[in-house]
Amino acid sequence: MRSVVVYANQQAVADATGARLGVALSDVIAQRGVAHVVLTGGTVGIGLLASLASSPLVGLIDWTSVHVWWGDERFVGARDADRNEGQAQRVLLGIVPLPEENIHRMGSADEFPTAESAAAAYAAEVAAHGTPAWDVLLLGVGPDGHVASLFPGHPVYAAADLVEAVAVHDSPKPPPNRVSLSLASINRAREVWVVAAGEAKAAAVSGGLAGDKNLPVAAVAGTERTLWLIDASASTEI
Ligand SMILES: O=C1O[C@H](COP(=O)(O)O)[C@@H](O)[C@H](O)[C@H]1O
Repeated sequence: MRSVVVYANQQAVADATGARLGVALSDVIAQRGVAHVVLTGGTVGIGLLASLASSPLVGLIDWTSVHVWWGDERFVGARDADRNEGQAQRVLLGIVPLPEENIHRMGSADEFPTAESAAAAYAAEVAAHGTPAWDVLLLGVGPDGHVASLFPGHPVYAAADLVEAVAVHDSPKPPPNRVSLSLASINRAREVWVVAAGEAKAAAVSGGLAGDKNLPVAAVAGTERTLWLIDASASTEI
């Protein structure tokens, strides 16, 4: 099932999605005992975590039952400001009582010689946890229609279907070296939530919803539900 929800502006998308995530995590834990959430970087992706951190909902979640994963990561030094995990750590993960062993970071350039070795290690980490069907998987969208670090026309996007995680080089958006979940891994999620705000995302949103095969964002779907959580500016071309 696919639904599109349009909010007034970027902050409203972040606030509503942060609250939605808090409720979803509590529900999943009540139903299944453990929740696997996949985070995204980007403006809305980090904004919604900050919003959840300042919501009363944050205190209702049993964080010891939450496992946190990433859809993609920039393959740079561990302390680089570009790291998606560092940004998430600052706004939410470092504030809530989340056990360190439940935080599944993609490897940095300080720990691994190549993005390939970091991707292989991440695939092994996913396998070691039973290759979970992600309960909620968040995805930002680039103006070019990329999701995670799967970019339109990039050779890795076309080839990345049979593995869990891939190394990406020559990313059109800096930094050039990245690690990403594959489309197959993304589409194992029970719920995929695509978040986008701003006029720059309008073409990617309309192309994605129309099923433009050139756009990675058009190829993502949850097995139970796909939610597009966007603001009015990003919805102008639908
Ligand atoms: O590089 C990335 O970009 C996308 C979208 O970011 P945004 O700032 O345009 O919202 C993000 O989803 C991805 O995780 C990140 O690595």
